[in-house]
Amino acid sequence: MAILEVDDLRKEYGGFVAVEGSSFSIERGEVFGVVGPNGAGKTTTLKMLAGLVEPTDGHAVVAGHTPGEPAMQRRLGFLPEESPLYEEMTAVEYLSFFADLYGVPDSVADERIAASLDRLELEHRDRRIGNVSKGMKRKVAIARALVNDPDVLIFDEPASGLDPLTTNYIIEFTRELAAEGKTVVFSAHNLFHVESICDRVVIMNDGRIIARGSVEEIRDAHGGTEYHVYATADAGDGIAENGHYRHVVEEMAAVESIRETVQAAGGRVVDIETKTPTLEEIFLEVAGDAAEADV
Ligand SMILES: Nc1ncnc2c1ncn2[C@@H]1O[C@H](COP(=O)(O)OP(=O)(O)OP(=O)(O)O)[C@@H](O)[C@H]1O
Repeated sequence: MAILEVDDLRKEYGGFVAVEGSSFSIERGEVFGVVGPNGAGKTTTLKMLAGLVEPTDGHAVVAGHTPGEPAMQRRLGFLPEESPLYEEMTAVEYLSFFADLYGVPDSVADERIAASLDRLELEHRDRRIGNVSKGMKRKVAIARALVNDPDVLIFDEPASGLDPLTTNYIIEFTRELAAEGKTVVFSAHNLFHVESICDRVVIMNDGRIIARGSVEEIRDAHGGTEYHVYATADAGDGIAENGHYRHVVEEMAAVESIRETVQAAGGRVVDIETKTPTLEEIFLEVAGDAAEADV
């Protein structure tokens, strides 16, 4: 059963439409990616799900509640894109403070905070937050989103602007949270990470969803796999390159027919490469098509 349902969400700021006609549903335990360029409407979408921005139209249901209701808030962990922390506090003080706000009993909170910080491998827990690195601050912000042991996690660009090691760590941690049964919705620019951990994604552009599905489904719908067949002879539409002919086809059957044609011409196939477009390449193609349709 879907834990999160979004039906025709729309957000206008003044006369400007930031999100329009957004509908999707997310199953419990899924990792769901919201992808798109700057200004696509990702943050606005996530904030509407978290109850921080009121939709102009449409509605969302998260864990059986309308976003913003206290009962939903208890089941939600939100990691904002920019998460200002109380720099004077240590990580433990800060997290205890938020556990208190959520009404988590002290004994449970102490254990939960220590467990989160252990898992996130946070060092210098007793240093003031103002004096720790950017990556560590992000880890504290993530631990804050977990302090109420939520079912649904909404992470806005969880690893943006961090070094590759911390980024990988955070992405891996996100994957583990989903494996434990939490539902994770997150936005990201780095499509490589989206591709590596998301069960399904929506691609947004100019406030609208322009593609949706698993990365596999989106790939099949937008180009799919290509085979590059390198041969010593031209099968008809080969591209001459470095003393060989490269033939680009999309079906295995076409690969076979190139092989036969090349052999009939006295040549042979020397290599076949399978090219799978990355989500990044698909995204550029889909966003380009959407921009053309607008003209
Ligand atoms: N409070 C606001 N008032 C007016 N316009 C806003 C407001 N918040 C966002 N917008 C505009 O709405 C559009 C969508 O913004 P949003 O932050 O949701 O995009 P995004 O996909 O998250 O982008 P980024 O990757 O840059 O964070 C942008 O054009 C932005 O300028």
